[in-house]
Amino acid sequence: MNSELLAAENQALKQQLQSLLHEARLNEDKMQRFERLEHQLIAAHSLQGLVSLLLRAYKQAFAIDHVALLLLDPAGEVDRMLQTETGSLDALPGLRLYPAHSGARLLEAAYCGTRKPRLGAFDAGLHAQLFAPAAAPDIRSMALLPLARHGQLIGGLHFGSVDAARYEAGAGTHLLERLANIVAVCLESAFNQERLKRLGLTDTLTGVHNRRYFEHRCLIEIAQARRYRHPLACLFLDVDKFKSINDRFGHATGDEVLRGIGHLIQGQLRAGDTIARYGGEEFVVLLPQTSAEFAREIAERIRASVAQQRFVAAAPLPDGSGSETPAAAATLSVTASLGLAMLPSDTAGMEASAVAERLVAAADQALYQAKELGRNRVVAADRPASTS
Ligand SMILES: Nc1nc2c(ncn2[C@@H]2O[C@H](COP(=O)(O)OP(=O)(O)OP(=O)(O)O)[C@@H](O)[C@H]2O)c(=O)[nH]1
Repeated sequence: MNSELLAAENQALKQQLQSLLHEARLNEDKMQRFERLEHQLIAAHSLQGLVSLLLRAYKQAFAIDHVALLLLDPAGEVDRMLQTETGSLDALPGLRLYPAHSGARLLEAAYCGTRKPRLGAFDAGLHAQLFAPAAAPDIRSMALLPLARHGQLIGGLHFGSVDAARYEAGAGTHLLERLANIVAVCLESAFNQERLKRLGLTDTLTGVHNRRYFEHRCLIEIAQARRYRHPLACLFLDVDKFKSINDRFGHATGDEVLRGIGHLIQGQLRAGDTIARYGGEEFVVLLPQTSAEFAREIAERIRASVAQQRFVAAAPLPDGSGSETPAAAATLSVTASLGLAMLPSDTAGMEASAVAERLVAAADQALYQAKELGRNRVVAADRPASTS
């Protein structure tokens, strides 16, 4: 072999070595990015934080064209958790919740019954539903990661690429499998965290939110209303002469009435409204993006629905006749008084907590007037909650 040939071979070997080193560096870099994101996933503080991390951070860190997260949600629980946190699922494009068994069937078919990641060509006829409708026309190859806990599918994380060669069938899936396992564990843990949070923020008697939740939500709603200059209405409702209901029909009936009233109020509200039991026989409602006139209308509807409702006493009343036949179940009606206050517009520079205090105090004061004026009525604070 002459020296020229040797030099050329050496040069080729050097280039090979360079490209191997380059690949190793890329892999190392990829590994580091992967591990950084893994740590972020594990550290996510909320379900919403975790979902947006999956949808946004992965997309960015690995330059993935389309990321979709599908979660099976047969009881609508995940939907409620995310609505409570974010107000709307629109804030999480790329997330789809499947309320019915059809979701499980769709995913099982896409994964061909396995729980291993599947890489390969994208076929619009088979896979379009696994991504957002707007993404499907662009996708040429995809990686489908089944998410399962204890062998049960909980959803899927799907990556789509405009490059047909990015996710080739038969390519290694070790990292993706590891990612799917971590995501599934993080999701399950986030669901449990949310369940625990909800337990701490729900009134156990009526099932509506409790005062703690209201106080937290009120600050969020005030911040939103100030930022976007939307009106925000606050209603306070107190059951009239509730003590006499307890006295006449018993505490269990009183409890039933409170549950029923919580339900009636909820029936008059929209998805973004907040209802909470403030304490005792008092409920509070927040109506974002609602004018004073409309808030009054809603308050009036709530008042009327309570007054029209017939509640059944928990136990038949003694009929005093001495007869052996049980007395018919007693029904009773109750009324409620409501106070309404609007968020003032001139709160610049004030702490949200101070604004919340004023708003609540104004609604409570209006409620007091409704009681003074004879109960079973709605009174609006004559001007927005004063900031002085
Ligand atoms: N059954 C039941 N009663 C409750 C609960 N929490 C508070 N109460 C009762 O609610 C009653 C509230 O009575 P008051 O504050 O005197 O007012 P009221 O009788 O509703 O009269 P007005 O508000 O002036 O119309 C008290 O008797 C409390 O014991 C509860 O969780 N269950």
